[in-house]
Amino acid sequence: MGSCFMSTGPFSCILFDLDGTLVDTAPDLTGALNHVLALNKLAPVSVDHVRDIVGLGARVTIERGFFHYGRTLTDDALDEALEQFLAHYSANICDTSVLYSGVEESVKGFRDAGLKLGVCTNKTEHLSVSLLEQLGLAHCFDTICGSDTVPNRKPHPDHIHAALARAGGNAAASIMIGDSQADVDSAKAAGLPVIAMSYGYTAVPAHALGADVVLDAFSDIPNVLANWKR
Ligand SMILES: O=C(O)COP(=O)(O)O
Ligand SMILES: [Mg+2]
Repeated sequence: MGSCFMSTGPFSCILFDLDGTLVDTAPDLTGALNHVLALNKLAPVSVDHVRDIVGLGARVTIERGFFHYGRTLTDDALDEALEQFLAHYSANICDTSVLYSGVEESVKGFRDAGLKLGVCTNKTEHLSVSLLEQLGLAHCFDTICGSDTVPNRKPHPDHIHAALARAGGNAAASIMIGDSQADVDSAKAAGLPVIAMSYGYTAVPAHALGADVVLDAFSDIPNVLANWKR
């Protein structure tokens, strides 16, 4: 039964990106990437650099991390680096990662209001579930749809369609909230409006992503949804 305390305008389902939108994962991702770089005798990269190269999944992040040093890995070397990365990351996934300010209250409020909620992330499904469980928020989502949950990940619209289907949402009454070009492009291609969070991970300014709305604070989302004009 939905509560009457929160209006969410025309929306009955919200999809959220994970890294850089719900959770500040960049420091733990940086730890895992620097572990792999060190195994390859390369110097660590900064968290700020990692914030620019996250968004298309761990494999692309690693590829970009090596590219920073002018190194291009063969497919086999990249497979091995990905294994090293995932071993380190899965053991340290919630060392410093935290929910962004306002996320817990807002997501629980949406849940209490009876909305369908889904996570649509380019992090793999089991890591996404593990992270959100450790942060105490996994139970709030009807689905946690990772990069390996579907054949075509973001920026492909299939990822959005799959997350909607799994959440029990319908495209005409749904919205995507993310932080990267992949989020904006996949949502638009799937016909969903999209909000970009300006604090997230993107190499270009959030205003240049082409989102319908750009917000600085997660706690602003409920008001923006309640007053949404189509
Ligand atoms: O793992 C990544 O590269 C990005 O994950 P996200 O889709 O949750 O931002
Ligand atoms: Mg993201």
